[in-house]
Amino acid sequence: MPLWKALPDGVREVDIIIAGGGTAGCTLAGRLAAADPDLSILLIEGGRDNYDVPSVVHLGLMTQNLAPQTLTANFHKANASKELAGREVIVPTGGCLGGGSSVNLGLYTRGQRVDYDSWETQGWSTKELLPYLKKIETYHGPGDAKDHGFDGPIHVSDGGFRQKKMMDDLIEASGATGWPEVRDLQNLEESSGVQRWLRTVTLDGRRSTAAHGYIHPLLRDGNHPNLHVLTETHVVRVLFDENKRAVGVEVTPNPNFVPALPGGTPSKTTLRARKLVVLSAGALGSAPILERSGVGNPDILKRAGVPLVEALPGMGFAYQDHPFTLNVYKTNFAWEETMDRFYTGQKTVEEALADKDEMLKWNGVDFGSKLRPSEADVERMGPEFKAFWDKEFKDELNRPLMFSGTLAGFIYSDPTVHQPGQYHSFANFLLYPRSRGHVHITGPEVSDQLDFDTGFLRDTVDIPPLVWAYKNTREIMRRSSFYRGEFEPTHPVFPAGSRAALRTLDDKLYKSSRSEVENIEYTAEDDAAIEEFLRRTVGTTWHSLGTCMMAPRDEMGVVDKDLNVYGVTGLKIVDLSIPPRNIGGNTNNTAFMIGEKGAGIIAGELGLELSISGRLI
Ligand SMILES: Cc1cc2nc3c(=O)[nH]c(=O)nc-3n(C[C@H](O)[C@H](O)[C@H](O)COP(=O)(O)OP(=O)(O)OC[C@H]3O[C@@H](n4cnc5c(N)ncnc54)[C@H](O)[C@@H]3O)c2cc1C
Repeated sequence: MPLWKALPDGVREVDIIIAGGGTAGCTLAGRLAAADPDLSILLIEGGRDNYDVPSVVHLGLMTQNLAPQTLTANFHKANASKELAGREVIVPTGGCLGGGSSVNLGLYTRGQRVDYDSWETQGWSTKELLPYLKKIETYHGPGDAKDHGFDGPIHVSDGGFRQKKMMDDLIEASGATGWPEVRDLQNLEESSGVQRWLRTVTLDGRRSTAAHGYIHPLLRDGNHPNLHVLTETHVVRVLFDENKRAVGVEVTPNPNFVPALPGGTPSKTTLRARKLVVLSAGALGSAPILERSGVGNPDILKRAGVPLVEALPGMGFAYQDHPFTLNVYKTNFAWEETMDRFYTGQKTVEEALADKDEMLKWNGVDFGSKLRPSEADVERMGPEFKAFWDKEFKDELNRPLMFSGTLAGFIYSDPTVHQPGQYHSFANFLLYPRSRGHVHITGPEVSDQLDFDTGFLRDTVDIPPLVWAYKNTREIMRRSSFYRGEFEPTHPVFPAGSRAALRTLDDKLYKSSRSEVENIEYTAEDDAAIEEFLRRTVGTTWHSLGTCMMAPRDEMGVVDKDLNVYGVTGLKIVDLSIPPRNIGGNTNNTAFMIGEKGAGIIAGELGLELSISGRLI
């Protein structure tokens, strides 16, 4: 089984090296290795194997991947930001085989038709990408068969577990607020409504990661000695020959996995690629590798002490994510009805596994939505936002503004504020923020701190929609029959006497009929309190993208339509670094699609036939 932690001599030179074994990297490596058993592929992943890691295979344990001591995620500390009350936001990304697909919340969310069309790149229209979107999945959800795939490596289902009572209740509550249920919000066309959300899990509730779908079957079937996976190893930089052709990479052991034994500093090794080097290290990984290799903005490289190979000013520029905000509500749920036993550590992993706890199959997210505001709501959001709306959204009915969804429990970073009880959290993230950040190196080594700026809330046009989302989701929650008030530490501090004041309700005070609930009226001071809360709390949706844009070179582009890095040869980028514009949903599906499309492009260049079927082997 060619999964290595240290490479034997025979595989120090291969046909294709792929740097980064995350969602897109695994997809690409699996497809190419399966297409031609004579094509040798080396996939290099900085983190560990993911095959039987409990927090990976059981979605219910997902928050464990975000604990600081975990070895399944990478944590990127952003610069302190005055727009975020001086905070240094931490942005985690996947840090083991499978990347984000191994550690994420598992929400199955596709982009919108308008998204890929808006990239305005030949070969990347939604119509041309639909076959790749279908190849990814074995879909077990509702909707029209023409929109989905049924034989791909990644399973999409409800995993055999839902909290139906809670989900039905929220769907009725959102209906009473004016948001209808849509059967399939993931058909690329629907853009406003709520859905019984699906996840990337098998029917029996095991997480369907990119590695479990595209890599492990090949490593285990005995027919693919051409696929090599090197884990626990960092790619430092790409090596070029005198003609600026990528000929290999320099790697070094990931210090998190090096035992403290006698010996010197771990060495750097050169691995060679005969045909191609591909970077798939994600939006916070690929741009730094390229800058360490001498490709990027000359001033930034000079400051970092890296000799210039090719000037590309767009490198690391235009970082995007989806700014995320969350509010926790009190409920009258019983202990066994929420995820709080996992979220707050009341039940150990060992106990959950020994009990075969059904909630291990769950991510707590049964209710989600993509929402467009009414014109009256847009007016209320002020002239600056209205001008943005009129330009980008008004006539583009396919473009939603906000994702809103619930998590069945207490999701909050500060455990000390927790009080006994059962909770429910409402999350909102803005789908097309106008703010941009950046990521750059400050030195030549992987260990050098990144200059990372999320850009969150820098552009004031991003504030009114998040204020709107807070009010909107509070109204939905107030109409659910389990709502018993707001959990204060996770809500704005409204001025004394405000009609928007937070409340705690006991069963007697709760109004049993949804129609009795009247919308809260917010004053300008209340809106200011919500904005202050946003600046104190907004963080990442873990959807980093856009740092190596697929765009014309003179428009800050880094790769062309075939994912070639401008100005050098033999080097492509295949991951979420390349989207030039954001997408209307969670990003993992788009990363899979980029992996599939990248495989199609490379196979075409190598003269290989890729089947249109999703079957891997
Ligand atoms: C906590 C979390 C929750 C999320 N929830 C969802 C969700 O519910 N639904 C959804 O659709 N999306 C979700 N996402 C986002 C989604 O998982 C990512 O957008 C997606 O994984 C990005 O794919 P990628 O291939 O571009 O990069 P990644 O999947 O991040 O893969 C990059 C890989 O490269 C490796 N790497 C980086 N640098 C190096 C180096 N120098 N050398 C070697 N290896 C390196 C990393 O370890 C990583 O494994 C979530 C992400 C996270 C982190």
